[in-house]
Amino acid sequence: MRLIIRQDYDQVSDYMASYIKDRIIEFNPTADRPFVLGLPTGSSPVGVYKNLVKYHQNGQLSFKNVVTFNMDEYVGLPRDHPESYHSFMWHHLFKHIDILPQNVHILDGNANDLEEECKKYEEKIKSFGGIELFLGGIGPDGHIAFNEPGSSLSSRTRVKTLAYDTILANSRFFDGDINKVPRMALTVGVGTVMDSREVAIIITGAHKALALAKCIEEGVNHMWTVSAIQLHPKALIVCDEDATLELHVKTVKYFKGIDDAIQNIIGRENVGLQGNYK
Ligand SMILES: N[C@@H]1[C@@H](O)[C@H](O)[C@@H](COP(=O)(O)O)O[C@@H]1O
Repeated sequence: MRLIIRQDYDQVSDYMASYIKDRIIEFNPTADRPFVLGLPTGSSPVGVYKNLVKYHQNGQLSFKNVVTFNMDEYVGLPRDHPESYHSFMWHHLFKHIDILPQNVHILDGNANDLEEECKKYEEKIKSFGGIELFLGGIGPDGHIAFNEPGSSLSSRTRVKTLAYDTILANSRFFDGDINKVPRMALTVGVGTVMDSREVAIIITGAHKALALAKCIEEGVNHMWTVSAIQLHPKALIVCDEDATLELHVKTVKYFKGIDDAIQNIIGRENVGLQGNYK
């Protein structure tokens, strides 16, 4: 696993967006062999999406042959509700790029049969040969997608009841009113994320410092579901300085040392190539 530490949210976003751009370009996707990208919502990826939109607008990146699968969606929230993850994704990314609408996949939290919807989602991912790169954020309790503490680390896409902490954290999007936050969501499982060929996680802010420490300095633990990435052969975390507050100095120095060494080998401008270094 690699940990990349950058000064702040903007630098984290620049790094991650550039990394994803280079990954897509290197892959050289075609209609028959699309790049399959897993995507999150939340405040963590907003800066990344802004950069991806810029890359597209200045002609550096096309999404014509990119297929996306979003991580999760609330249950029972109308699709056009401003806080649905459908609305979020179209607002922040999809409407600004050349992705084909049929290549966008987001779970339907209003499906008549939610379990069937989850099953179909897993099948759809398989039909594309799996996910090439899953981008993610985490909750302050270390959850990935909506895999709340205690979720099985081999879980698949399913219906989840949200933890109180998550309802509280997400109430900021619902006028600060916890009663307006949906109680359930559909989410890909930890196993679904871990099956992707690469996992890239954004962690920023002091409120996520404990989760980062649990994720990389302690063992794999279902109470901090993102810690499952320790078992992934190709995992990347990009965090800001604030998120490192609970890490040992030794850990920070170790990862910064590796980052410096790689930068010296390949040159600062080729961040994307770093995907070849673990
Ligand atoms: N289901 C989402 C997660 O996928 C996301 O990572 C988390 C953190 O959100 P933020 O990036 O706003 O801190 O929020 C929600 O719980």
